[in-house]
Amino acid sequence: MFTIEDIRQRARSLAQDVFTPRAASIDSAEMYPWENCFALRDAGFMGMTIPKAYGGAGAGYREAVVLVEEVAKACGVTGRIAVEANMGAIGAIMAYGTEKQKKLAAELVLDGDKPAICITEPESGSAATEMTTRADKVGNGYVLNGTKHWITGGGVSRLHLIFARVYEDEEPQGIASFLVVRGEPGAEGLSIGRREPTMGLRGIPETEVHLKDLHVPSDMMLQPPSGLRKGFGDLMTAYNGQRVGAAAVALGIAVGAYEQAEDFIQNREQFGRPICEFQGLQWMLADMSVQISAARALINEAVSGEGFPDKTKAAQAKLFTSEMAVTVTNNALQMHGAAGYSRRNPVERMVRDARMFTIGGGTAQVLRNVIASDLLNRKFPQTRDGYVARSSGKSSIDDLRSVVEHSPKL
Ligand SMILES: CC(C)(COP(=O)(O)OP(=O)(O)OC[C@H]1O[C@@H](n2cnc3c(N)ncnc32)[C@H](O)[C@@H]1OP(=O)(O)O)[C@@H](O)C(=O)NCCC(=O)NCCSC(=O)CCS(=O)O
Ligand SMILES: Cc1cc2nc3c(=O)[nH]c(=O)nc-3n(C[C@H](O)[C@H](O)[C@H](O)COP(=O)(O)OP(=O)(O)OC[C@H]3O[C@@H](n4cnc5c(N)ncnc54)[C@H](O)[C@@H]3O)c2cc1C
Repeated sequence: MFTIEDIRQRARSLAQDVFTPRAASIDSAEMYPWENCFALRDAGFMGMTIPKAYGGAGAGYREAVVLVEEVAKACGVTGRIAVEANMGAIGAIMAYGTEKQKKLAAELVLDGDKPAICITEPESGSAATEMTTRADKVGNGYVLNGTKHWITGGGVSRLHLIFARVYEDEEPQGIASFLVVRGEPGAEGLSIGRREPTMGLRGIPETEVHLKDLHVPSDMMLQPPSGLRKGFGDLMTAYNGQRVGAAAVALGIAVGAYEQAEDFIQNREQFGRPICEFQGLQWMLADMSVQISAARALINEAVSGEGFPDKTKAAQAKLFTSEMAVTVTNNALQMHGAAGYSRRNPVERMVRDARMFTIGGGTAQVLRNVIASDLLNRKFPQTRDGYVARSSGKSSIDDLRSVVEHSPKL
């Protein structure tokens, strides 16, 4: 049964009984929590959003964010796994994929694999449209070359959805994505590079992914419904699901820290009285609860429609929740005094884990750009010569690139 209340209760029990006791050691050992993946799988939470026809539960993003919040309250790393197993790459494949692609992806995720989404490159983070990883059409397939960076799950994920700029006879066609299963015969061109030693969320590797003459058959290209020239937009439309998922992880971490703080101030005594009797802390707690409720409302609004979340609503939810989580976790630490600064205390980990969400999945600044562009109903190209290209009337990214290349420099 997959009603929202049922998911909340089952996820809460799983998180309290299984994930909470493991969270500190996952952080300190910096080890991928396979056991938690299998526990999510056995509970039907890996691939819960996959349609029933492919073996999933056919749940929507409304259900997914409830799962993610409950899991992330206990363990941010496992919360992120719940996101990538239900949103992001798997969402894009289930919406745009062929029968063969959907079956392949569903089988892997339902078996416990958290897919990796490969967009960012060393020289293209916020400016994702400037990616240089290329996919050259050769015979009945594509040859991929390039380097991806900050790939969550590098070295543990099997299914990869790799974004690349497609070329046919050296002519740019647009940005598409490709399904590649690490470790399968034919995927030798995909290798895992350096792992980043991260501040928080240490149980998931963040790595480089190298693509060296990686051959991908044509039937493993995910066809964007609006065509290759608008392919990036379609992929980002699907990615809005994961943006909201990231917000739900940040929300869960904030709630986890809030609960620790509330409990602590009821019990800690100073000046002969419980410290919750001090108004300074009462008001902090009140503000934290308001911010948490506001973030949850934005997330629920973003997932209230059918299909992928709206671009602006997703950006609003992720922006507000990520900044809220940084504030709330820091306030929770403050309310603990020195006890909060100890690595024995989960709040210390929660502060580090929360910090990521104003960066990964679109930085707070970039999300403000996205929201402002929608509010003002204008395009605000971020490149110096972007306005030249826009005024040419061209629209696709590669058309714009060619205009820019042939324009005098400003
Ligand atoms: C989109 C950006 C990369 C800005 O790039 P540009 O200024 O070059 O591009 P735009 O003209 O704004 O957009 C091109 C095209 O795509 C459409 N688009 C853009 N964003 C969205 C969206 N969110 N939803 C739907 N469509 C979108 C846009 O309308 C244009 O379409 P047309 O050509 O007009 O038809 C930049 O804003 C950006 O988002 N940068 C952040 C990159 C990012 O989020 N990377 C995430 C990597 S994965 C990750 O971090 C995982 C962490 S996690 O925990 O989830
Ligand atoms: C833990 C973690 C996990 C991640 N997982 C993945 C993943 O699985 N897959 C993946 O593809 N990527 C992943 N990323 C990468 C993430 O999407 C990028 O870090 C993010 O998009 C920002 O890119 P950047 O780090 O290169 O920063 P930059 O783009 O170099 O930005 C540096 C600073 O400049 C600001 N800035 C840049 N452009 C503008 C602008 N136009 N207006 C205003 N300010 C601007 C930014 O806000 C930021 O403050 C992950 C990142 C982290 C930290």
